[in-house]
Amino acid sequence: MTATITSLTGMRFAKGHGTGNDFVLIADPGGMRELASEQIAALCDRRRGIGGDGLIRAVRSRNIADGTAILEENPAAEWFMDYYNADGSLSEMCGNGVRVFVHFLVTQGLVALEAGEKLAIGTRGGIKYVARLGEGYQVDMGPWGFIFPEESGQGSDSLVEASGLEVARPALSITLGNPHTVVALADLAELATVNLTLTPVVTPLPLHGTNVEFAVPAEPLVKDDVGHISMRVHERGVGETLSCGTGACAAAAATRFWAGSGTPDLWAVALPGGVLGVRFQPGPDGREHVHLSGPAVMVAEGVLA
Ligand SMILES: N[C@@H](CCC[C@H](N)C(=O)O)C(=O)O
Repeated sequence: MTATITSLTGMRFAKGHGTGNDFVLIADPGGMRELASEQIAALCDRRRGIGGDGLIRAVRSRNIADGTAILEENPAAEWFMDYYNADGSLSEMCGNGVRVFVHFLVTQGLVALEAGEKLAIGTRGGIKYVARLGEGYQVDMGPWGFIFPEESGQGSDSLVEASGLEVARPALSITLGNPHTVVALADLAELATVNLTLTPVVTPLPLHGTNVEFAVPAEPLVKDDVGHISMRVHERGVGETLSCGTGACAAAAATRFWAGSGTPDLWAVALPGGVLGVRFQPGPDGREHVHLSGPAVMVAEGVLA
């Protein structure tokens, strides 16, 4: 381990993943263990650290700076998901991460959650409601929106250049609390040619950068009332990952928008790491909410040497 994590000797950690999107998890109920971005990057290093696409710190909402606002909105949102990308940068939200986060709280005995029950979780992207569902979890991600609302009516609002694609492609930028830019590709052969070891260039780039999804609508798009998409993702602050929950929601929202009326509410999004479910349904606030479902797996627990 590098010098930056020797300062964390004795700290307990866990490792978990959702469809191959993996995270280092730390329980810090009292909010005593704020990590520097160099320490987070060192912990997420796959050769010299534990390895992960991101790091999640579990803190009681009352012990974080903006905790009062969260608890005023919903006093039941006792836990806050403090999420960081592998390079140590902050993100507002992580769809796979919030399922793994709740599974971590449950397996650590920090919360009790029976099948069918839901838990309110504070995030930088607002309060999310996570329900335990069979083998996995379903998350009410709240409403999605366009990042460039004025331009989005044209069907695209930006251009994406990526290694392996000869010309820049039109794309649509969508927020799920965190930013996404979705590009539609023709088929799986084209999806395989995109080289995501290089960061795609997005113009105009959303203010805080963006995650980029390359999505292929299935042929036919709808089978048994379910829309089908395959996708790969380049995550802000990470690189290519095996899966991205908020990215799957953004890809489904963009594809549904492009396909127009008559498309289903339920979508299956196939990623290199597995399949995620995305459902669009009216929320308690009368707006259309996106629900993400998928597995959450704990793989290890340990103590930093
Ligand atoms: N993999 C996550 C998204 C993680 C954050 C992202 N890299 C960002 O910077 O916004 C997911 O499952 O949603």
